[in-house]
Amino acid sequence: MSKIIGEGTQPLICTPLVGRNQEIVLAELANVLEKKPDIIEWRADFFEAIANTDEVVALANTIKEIAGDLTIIFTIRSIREGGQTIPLSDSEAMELNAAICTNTSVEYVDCELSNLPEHFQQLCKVARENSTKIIASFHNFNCTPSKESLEERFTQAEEYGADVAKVAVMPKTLEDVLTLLSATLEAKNKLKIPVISMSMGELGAVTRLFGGVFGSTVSFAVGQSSSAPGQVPIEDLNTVFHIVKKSMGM
Ligand SMILES: O=C1C[C@@](O)(C(=O)O)C[C@@H](O)[C@@H]1O
Repeated sequence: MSKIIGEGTQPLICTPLVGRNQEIVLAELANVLEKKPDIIEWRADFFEAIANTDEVVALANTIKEIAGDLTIIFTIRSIREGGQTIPLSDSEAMELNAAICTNTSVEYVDCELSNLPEHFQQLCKVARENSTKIIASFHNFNCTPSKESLEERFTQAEEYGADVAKVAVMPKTLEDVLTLLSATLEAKNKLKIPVISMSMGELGAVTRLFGGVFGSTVSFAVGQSSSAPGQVPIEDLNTVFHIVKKSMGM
């Protein structure tokens, strides 16, 4: 059975695939499977053939088939939120997300909150009809907005009808890291849907290791390649999660 985000006491470990073609993606997949993550995120914005819907759908199905019981997240990260430059407009990217919901058994599709609300809600509708879940995400690679602003992003995700709310921001100080953790705890207590959060970069790495204590349900870790600054190797996360479980019971 594939794991569901928000279930269980420990955060799930997700590792990204960032290959630019099928051969590289599948080689990465074979490599990361040995490290036994809970979730694989396919960052399709790195994929050169992203404009070819049939090719993307076929590769998503192959990843799912090879990954077996592992949960899959399909993500097109936009350039404005730290992703790659892609030859698709926002609405074309949404159509591709919808095609993934309709034509694959990928469990989760990531959708940025910065999309038009009507596009976001249309995708949620298609996702629901196909039993796919939507992760509503917000990223800021430059700074950490105020705690109130982060809380608004979490709340907005729930209001938009997403199944999971995710916030990733860049700290400049340790106070920023605390802001992210504090907003995460608040959201965990307030929201009905699970939350994922991280403070990026070296300063924020502590949130990838201990964010679960404050309510984050997934930690993104390096299997083969990193998809954002500050991600730690899966092996290190396993060690830390083991210690947290032993000492805190979670
Ligand atoms: O949203 C996220 C989180 C992330 O940016 C990180 O900081 O680990 C990595 C991305 O691949 C993923 O889609």
